[in-house]
Amino acid sequence: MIIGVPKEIKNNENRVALTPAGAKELVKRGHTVYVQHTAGDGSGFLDDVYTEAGATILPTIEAVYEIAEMIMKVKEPIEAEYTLIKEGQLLFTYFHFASYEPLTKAMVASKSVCLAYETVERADRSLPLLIPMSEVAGRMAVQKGANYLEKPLGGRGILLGGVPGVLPAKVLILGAGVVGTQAAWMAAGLGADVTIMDLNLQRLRYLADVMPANVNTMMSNEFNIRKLIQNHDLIIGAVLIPGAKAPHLITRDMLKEMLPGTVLVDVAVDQGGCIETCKPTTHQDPTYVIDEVVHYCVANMPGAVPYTSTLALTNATLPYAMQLAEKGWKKAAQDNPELVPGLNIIHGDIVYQAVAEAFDMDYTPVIKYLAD
Ligand SMILES: NC(=O)C1=CN([C@@H]2O[C@H](COP(=O)(O)OP(=O)(O)OC[C@H]3O[C@@H](n4cnc5c(N)ncnc54)[C@H](O)[C@@H]3O)[C@@H](O)[C@H]2O)C=CC1
Ligand SMILES: CC(=O)C(=O)O
Ligand SMILES: [Mg+2]
Repeated sequence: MIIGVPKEIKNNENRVALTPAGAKELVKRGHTVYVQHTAGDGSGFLDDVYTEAGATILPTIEAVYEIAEMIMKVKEPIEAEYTLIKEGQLLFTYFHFASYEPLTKAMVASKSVCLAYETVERADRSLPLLIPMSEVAGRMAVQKGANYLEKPLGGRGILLGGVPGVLPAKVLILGAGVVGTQAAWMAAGLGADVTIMDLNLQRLRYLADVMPANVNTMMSNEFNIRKLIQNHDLIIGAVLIPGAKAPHLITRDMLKEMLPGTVLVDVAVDQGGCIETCKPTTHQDPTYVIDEVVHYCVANMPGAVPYTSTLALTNATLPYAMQLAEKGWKKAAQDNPELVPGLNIIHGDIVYQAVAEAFDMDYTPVIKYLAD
């Protein structure tokens, strides 16, 4: 198969979808890999290293889209890329369709095949291509939150771990999945007083067993959230309903109940955000303030730590990319059920129900494309 790796063009997105090591594995199996000039620079992988691995460097993004049967990316295509996508081309990347209707409509119109990292799913319901970036973002959420709690950055001016004789900050985490758990470890390690909420009691039981004593668990419901937001300094949004728009657990009216200088980090922003007042921001301009509450809503948090993130992401994606390159998307999905829920849009049909529902668009069961 001919594989193309364009340079990411989202703001401060320094990750790349394939490392030279990954390119070498694909080339060894007889595939052809084209990488856009400087695509790996941000992650520390220079053109020469890709060339040594057997890939070919192309000068422009247009050239990569023109030649490739499968495009491997990190973030969703942005508007400038929409017209480069070809009918029948396989796009293997994060899409987060439910949060952005124009992208969904553009990909339907492109008649490409959109296989979304974030909805590839194992039999145990885990999301193997989301996990590594959720691990990064969960850890970063606490670093960022601690930073924005500083007074000059708009926060309350409270140190996360306190000091002897002064109480630590209170951290509330909504969602006890991968992001939430990683955030809880980091916040607890820094000495904060942490509460983590989820709807899944089994998950809370597990965390209560393994977390340190400064992490408490609590059932997620509106009553409990309204109570805790009144005295928590850092609130991290980390809920997910796979493929769907995130539910708004913190509504506009709740902001006035919070302490001035409270910091909200809505990691779930890529699925629309679980805080009503959340709108996507960039690493260049990451925060804004409403009702004296600081909002941090960067949709590509891992893009700021590309050394860690590119390696973590490609460790997870490469085995699936190999299957897609070897067999094509249809046979690969027929052979590996984990890939089936990754299929979101095929040749103009939305084949992932939650995406169709998000925009009241037509849904086509994916079986239409997988039956022989
Ligand atoms: N902004 C960024 O750069 C990044 C964002 N993310 C996003 O972070 C979000 C969370 O991802 P993961 O932790 O991997 O998902 P996950 O599936 O591991 O965890 C989500 C948790 O939310 C819980 N949940 C669902 N509804 C809830 C409710 N009403 N109240 C409380 N908990 C609820 C689920 O039970 C589950 O435990 C996703 O939207 C993901 O795309 C992930 C990586 C980077
Ligand atoms: C998951 C995601 O959106 C990211 O890593 O940017
Ligand atoms: Mg207030």
